[in-house]
Amino acid sequence: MNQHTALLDVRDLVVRYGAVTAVDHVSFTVDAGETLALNGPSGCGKSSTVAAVLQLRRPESGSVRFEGRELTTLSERELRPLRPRMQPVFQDPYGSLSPRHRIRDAVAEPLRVQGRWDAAGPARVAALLDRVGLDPAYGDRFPHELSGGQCQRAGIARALASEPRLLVLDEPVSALDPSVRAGVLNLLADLQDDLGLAYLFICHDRAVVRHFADRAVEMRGGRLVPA
Ligand SMILES: Nc1ncnc2c1ncn2[C@@H]1O[C@H](COP(=O)(O)OP(=O)(O)OP(=O)(O)O)[C@@H](O)[C@H]1O
Repeated sequence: MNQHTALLDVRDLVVRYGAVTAVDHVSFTVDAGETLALNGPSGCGKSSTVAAVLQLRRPESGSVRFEGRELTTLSERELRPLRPRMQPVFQDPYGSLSPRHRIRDAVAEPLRVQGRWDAAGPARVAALLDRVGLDPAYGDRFPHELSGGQCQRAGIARALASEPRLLVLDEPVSALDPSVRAGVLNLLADLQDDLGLAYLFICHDRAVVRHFADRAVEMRGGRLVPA
């Protein structure tokens, strides 16, 4: 008998917007500690897949099992304690941080919301900023006072504050200056080694996929095709 349980197991996922089928019976798995790349041209359904995996948009049908639990049948209330364990990092580094909050508060927010804020909170935030290669003094700044690469690092620190097991990386370096992309990808690789994180890595750049991913699947017109 096969005892293996994937961290994320997506089966026959279907996402529709009215008459448009954006994701058409897509199945894949991501194991603990591995990187699966989901690759494909614009409009093929990558973001819709991400939204359904994160249960930001409920799929039409299909199954999303995370840590052995079926997410599609859970209520919003039942999902709440599981959400910290699967964190998104989006393409637009400024979009994932509120422009009105200092970086320190953005990184602290998950700790506060999850009831984990205590006297050690400020040191925890400083350690998270340091871990992503940002001088903790940057905690005083607002997102617009950081470069795109620094802002993406801050977004990663915020995601790490939730102590996730899976990061859903939706084109995390595509909006960045080519000169800083490698630094952010190296950071993600280091974090994976240190923390055993799994990555679902959405990317349209085949060279990056080849370099960064353990496995890759390719999407066309809402379906998976051989990579
Ligand atoms: N909210 C929506 N309403 C209607 N159609 C949508 C909506 N979101 C996406 N679509 C359609 O679903 C299909 C898949 O879009 P999706 O954004 O998931 O693809 P993608 O591969 O992520 O593209 P991109 O890389 O450009 O973001 C496209 O045909 C798109 O036009």
